[in-house]
Amino acid sequence: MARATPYTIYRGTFVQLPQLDSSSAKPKLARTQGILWVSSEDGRIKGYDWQVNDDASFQSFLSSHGWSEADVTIVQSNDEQNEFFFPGFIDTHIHAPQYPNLGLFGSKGLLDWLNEYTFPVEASFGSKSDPENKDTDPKDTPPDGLRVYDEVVTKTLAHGTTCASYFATIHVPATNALATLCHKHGQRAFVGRVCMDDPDQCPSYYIDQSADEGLNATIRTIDYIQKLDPNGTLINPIVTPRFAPSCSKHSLDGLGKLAASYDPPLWIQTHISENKDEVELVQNLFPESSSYADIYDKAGLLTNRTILAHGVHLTKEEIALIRERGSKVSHCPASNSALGSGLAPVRFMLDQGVAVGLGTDVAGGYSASILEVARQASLVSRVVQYSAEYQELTGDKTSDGSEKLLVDDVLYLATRGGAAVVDMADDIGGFDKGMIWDAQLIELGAVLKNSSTSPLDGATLSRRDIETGSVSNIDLFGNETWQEQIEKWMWSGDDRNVKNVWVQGKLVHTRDE
Ligand SMILES: Nc1nc2[nH]cnc2c(=O)[nH]1
Ligand SMILES: [Zn+2]
Repeated sequence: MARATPYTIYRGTFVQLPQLDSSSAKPKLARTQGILWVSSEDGRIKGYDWQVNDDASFQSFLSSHGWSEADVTIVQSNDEQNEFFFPGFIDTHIHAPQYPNLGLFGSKGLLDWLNEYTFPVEASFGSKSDPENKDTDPKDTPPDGLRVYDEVVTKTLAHGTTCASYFATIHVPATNALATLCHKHGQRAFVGRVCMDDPDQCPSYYIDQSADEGLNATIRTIDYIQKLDPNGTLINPIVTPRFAPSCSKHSLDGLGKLAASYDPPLWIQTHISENKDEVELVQNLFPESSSYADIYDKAGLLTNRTILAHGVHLTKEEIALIRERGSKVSHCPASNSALGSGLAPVRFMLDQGVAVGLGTDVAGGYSASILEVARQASLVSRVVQYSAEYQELTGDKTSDGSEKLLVDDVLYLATRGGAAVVDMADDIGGFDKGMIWDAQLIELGAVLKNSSTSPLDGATLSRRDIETGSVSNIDLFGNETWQEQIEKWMWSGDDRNVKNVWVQGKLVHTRDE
């Protein structure tokens, strides 16, 4: 009888961004062809061999392990369709309950948008889940009303997002249901119950009854998530003060202490310095603090497991403080442009030693795709030099172009950068030995002549098509290097290119054919 192997062997083309020694170093795409094997037990990469790239060497590899093809699972990328394995994307900042508002950001900026669009949709998750606000059992099926959460998780997986850091709402049952759904669909996730208790800043219909009630409710979601996934293999709780303006000092202090009371300390996420009106409001609300970052620091919220979303208008001193504390920044360029928040100084932060990843910030951002955010990051970086604020921050009036984030840079932020931001740089974001197999199989497609078979707009041809002259406009497409193909994917790819997705070595998404 065939012996089932404890490994899945991935065979074909692999593209990734090798790990950099420092955040200011320049990433460079790397492509290898061969095999990589993953343990079915823990979903980790046990080894790879880039010499094994033909049938004969594959057969001798198998026999050297005492395996035959019949007793191993083989997943192969198809060269003729320009397929390759790529690390899964990491969305370091996304609001699951705002998903129904995708594309609605009005014209008046962050603070109005929160009141007009965001708080109403989030508040509705109170009635969508258990109306009695009872805690659910981890084994319970989420209530029907939480179809939105089901949709967010399946949609982000379909876009290749293998790991996401979610803001939920203030509601315990709905937050717990989001964690259950991530677990059920197999997406790696950090799930945070949003804390907001300042009655002067939060709407009366959507607010924690007190700082202590908010803390207790947060503890209930942490307990639930730690019961759901006791080892934190896939799902982890994350302490989530919404942002300084919506929290009392008592609440911020309590949440800092709460995160620190766990061993190891819990992850923390919040917003910082997204919008100029917000920064001014913070100065008025916390006159005793020297800066926005200082408020979080004094509350013990700036740790090496803290994700700070946006950071558009941070000062040099704040960036230095964030670096010193080892806190990370989630860059959300689609949202920053959509809400008119500004242009984040990403290259400057990287050069100062701050780890940066990408966030969709659904639904300040209009898309649940990290690939879309990657191109927005590149676009914003190409114009940031014209901003007086950037020039003042960097003292660099004549740009040398180094602030531009090119394809390799933004794909690094989408994978390795994100991994550092969620404090999992040794585990995810690449294909190093010992890392977890969180990956996607990308198909660029082969033919231009029949667009329905090419999931890449603008098409990428296989060399075979060119050689056989089977298309008429060879001059326009098809002579790309592999790097140029990746470039085309970054600029015009989408979920149609994502054929399969794995998390922790498990297949969690297959594209509908
Ligand atoms: N983009 C964004 N910024 C915020 N600041 C406080 N809350 C939010 C939110 O929901 N979205
Ligand atoms: Zn946000």
